[in-house]
Amino acid sequence: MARGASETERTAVGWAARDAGGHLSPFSYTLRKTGPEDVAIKVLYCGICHTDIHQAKNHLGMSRYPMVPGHEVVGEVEEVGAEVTKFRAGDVVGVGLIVGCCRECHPCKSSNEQYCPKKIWSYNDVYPDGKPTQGGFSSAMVVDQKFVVKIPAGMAPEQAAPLLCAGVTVYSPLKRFNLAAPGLRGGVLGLGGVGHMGVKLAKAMGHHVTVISSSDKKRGEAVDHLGADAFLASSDGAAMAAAAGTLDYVIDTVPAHHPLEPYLALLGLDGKLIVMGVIGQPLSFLSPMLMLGRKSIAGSFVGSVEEAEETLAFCKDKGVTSQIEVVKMGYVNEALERLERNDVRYRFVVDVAGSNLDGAA
Ligand SMILES: NC(=O)C1=CN([C@@H]2O[C@H](COP(=O)(O)OP(=O)(O)OC[C@H]3O[C@@H](n4cnc5c(N)ncnc54)[C@H](OP(=O)(O)O)[C@@H]3O)[C@@H](O)[C@H]2O)C=CC1
Ligand SMILES: O=C/C=C/c1ccc(O)c(O)c1
Ligand SMILES: [Zn+2]
Ligand SMILES: [Zn+2]
Repeated sequence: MARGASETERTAVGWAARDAGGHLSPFSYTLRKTGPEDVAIKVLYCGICHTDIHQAKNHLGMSRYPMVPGHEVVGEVEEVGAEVTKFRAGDVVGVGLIVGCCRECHPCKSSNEQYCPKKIWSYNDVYPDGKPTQGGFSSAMVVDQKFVVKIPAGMAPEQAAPLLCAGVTVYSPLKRFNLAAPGLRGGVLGLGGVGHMGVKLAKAMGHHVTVISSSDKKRGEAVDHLGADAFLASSDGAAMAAAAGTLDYVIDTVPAHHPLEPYLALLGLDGKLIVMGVIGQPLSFLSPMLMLGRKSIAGSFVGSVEEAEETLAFCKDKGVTSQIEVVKMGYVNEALERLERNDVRYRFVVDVAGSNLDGAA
């Protein structure tokens, strides 16, 4: 199909969680008709982010079911609405965590639409008409063109998927907090999906990168395969003490409650601890840990559409790729379990179009 909105709602088959057990199974639902500004997408690949576990398992107490997760979506355009100018049928495109915003508030007007108070999440949310949003572990999505990006020519679609959340999530704060200049000394706490993109992007920006990990297990991989310059096991008190005051920033990707002080101690003057993990319990620190060094703790939430485009272009230009394990949808529950027990190097990507979505592996 090409330009011109189809007159009918179409059926999509996704894999949905039905309750906080978080087990995904086939689920059919209707997509809205392709509106004038809409892009109808056949999903090719979708990355699995730890947020998908938080949401499917209701870690934040705000989950709605049935829920089709997935927000690192790469697909092929099947049809575009009459007003769509950026895309045409056959384009390979990406969609991330956000699929709607008000377009009128300060964040929206300043290309920070991910901070719009009326933003619409790609799943576990509702459109203004009350229809639930559903994510990328599905045969298809219909998305407003504003929230769709082009995948650069020559970039493998499965490689691109993790850039749409993990990649932009580290690119955005490095840029916004003026931490993109070469020569900086950065730390990445937690070497998972977001963390490994942190190492790769920071290295491509010319930083000296230290991985801070919960054990020694990933030392070899971090240094030999990902190109980290140094590695600290957070359990090694002597090594942590020796590194005190040496870093300009730490990107903290830990998805569970943890102390902040060991990582604040690694920062030098004006250092920034950028908290990325979604943690439903209060984190704490002693105020002198910030004051004695003029340090700050900041948060950051994915990135804007513009920043997603920049991340893709930056990765293409610098030859940055994600390190992924591609799986079929029939394996998605095992993949979620393995992700939860820290057993993936470093992102699962589901081959959605190559899977039998009706249930077989
Ligand atoms: N702010 C935002 O916009 C975004 C937030 N997120 C959030 O960031 C977090 C990380 O996501 P993602 O990278 O996909 O997750 P992963 O599970 O892929 O990686 C997290 C890493 O943190 C470490 N870790 C895991 N559990 C613990 C623990 N209990 N204590 C200490 N360290 C731990 C592990 O690294 P190691 O083995 O090195 O210790 C692990 O590989 C999640 O909470 C996710 O929801 C994700 C994307 C965007
Ligand atoms: O994967 C991206 C999502 C990040 C996220 C940040 C904050 C929050 O409350 C979430 O539910 C998810
Ligand atoms: Zn994510
Ligand atoms: Zn807005």
